[in-house]
Amino acid sequence: MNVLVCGGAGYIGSNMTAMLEAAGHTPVVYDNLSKGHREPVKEAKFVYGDLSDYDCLLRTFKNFEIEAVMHFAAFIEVGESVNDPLRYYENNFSNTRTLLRAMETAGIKKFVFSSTAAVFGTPENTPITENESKTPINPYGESKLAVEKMCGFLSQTGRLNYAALRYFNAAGAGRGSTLGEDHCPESHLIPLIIQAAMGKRDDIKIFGTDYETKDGTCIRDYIHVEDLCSAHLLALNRLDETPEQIYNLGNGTGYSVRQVIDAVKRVSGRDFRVTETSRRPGDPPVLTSDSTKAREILGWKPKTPQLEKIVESAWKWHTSRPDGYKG
Ligand SMILES: NC(=O)c1ccc[n+]([C@@H]2O[C@H](COP(=O)([O-])OP(=O)(O)OC[C@H]3O[C@@H](n4cnc5c(N)ncnc54)[C@H](O)[C@@H]3O)[C@@H](O)[C@H]2O)c1
Ligand SMILES: O=c1ccn([C@@H]2O[C@H](COP(=O)(O)OP(=O)(O)O[C@H]3O[C@H](CO)[C@H](O)[C@H](O)[C@H]3O)[C@@H](O)[C@H]2O)c(=O)[nH]1
Repeated sequence: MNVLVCGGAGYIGSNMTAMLEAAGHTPVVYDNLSKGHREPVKEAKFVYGDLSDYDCLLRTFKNFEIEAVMHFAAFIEVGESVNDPLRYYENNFSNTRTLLRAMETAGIKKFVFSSTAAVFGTPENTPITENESKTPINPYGESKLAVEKMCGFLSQTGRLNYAALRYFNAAGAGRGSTLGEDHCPESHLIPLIIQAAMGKRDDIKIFGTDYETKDGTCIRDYIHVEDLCSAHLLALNRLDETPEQIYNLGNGTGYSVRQVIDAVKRVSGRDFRVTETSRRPGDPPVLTSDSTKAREILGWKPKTPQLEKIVESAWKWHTSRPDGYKG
């Protein structure tokens, strides 16, 4: 299949591009490089374009005979979304509406969308099933939920077959640890701890030690980036028979911030300063996924569920490219 990968130059999209190629598909990366990098997808077909550019999208669909779209392009900073909600509604919601309109015009029905655990806000029950109530607590989560709903309504018209995949905490590096995380600014826990272990920052700050969890720090469900990508392939293959698919994607095991720090210490063999600070606004205490649905319906089975292995792949990536893709 010829698959347009919107946001394909980013962290998860570049891993998806590599996996699509390996599976015999033809990915076409569509990215404005506002956050992503050309290098990890330098071998792939590439269109430098913005999601808001309807004409460019239509031209791209035609030129590359696109049959399906995987959509990773978005802004991803929860804190930034609180300070500048419109930026998130514009890029994550309005620009996705433009993309869907262009797909509708071109008659392309297959769509796989990057959603997030942030649609659940602070859940009442964990692990979280797909049916948990959706009450996002920040504009980032709300912008993603709005897209999910838009897809739902569109699919009822018969003009869209879609999968919304709600990732929990994407982590690790793919393709033999050569495709890793290089966000600027970096806000994700594992790369920040690794930077502390590498001496690139003075310390790692724990945001909150007074949560009602086993050690007082937040608990998250870390999922290897390649395991996320494999779920996309499985969902893509089912779009003809199942026009509406929604899955939570995680390993189901929660690790506290302290446990992740300990894992990085073990994997790296290095010690570094850990500073306890106050809570980061908008952080739910526990987010873990019940991914039974993806396992049963898609036959999805994560290959790298162990936190230590996930951290190991990230450590290899960061130490082999200390300056990221620029280095
Ligand atoms: N990283 C995580 O833990 C996580 C968790 C849940 C959901 N997600 C979702 O997964 C997707 C990918 O996340 P990521 O970590 O790879 O982010 P990323 O920032 O590395 O990648 C996003 C890519 O989209 C591109 N982009 C952004 N706006 C664009 C626009 N208007 N036009 C064209 N290209 C544009 C950027 O240049 C970048 O290459 C996002 O939609 C994010 O919300 C990520
Ligand atoms: O320097 C840091 C950075 C993070 N944390 C803590 O580590 C945990 C994980 O934080 P991340 O920023 O790595 O990830 P989030 O769980 O906040 O966010 C992730 O999951 C969200 C869904 O809830 C969104 O999808 C988002 O894009 C994705 O990165 C949180 O408890 C956070 O408070 C720290 O203690 N110190």
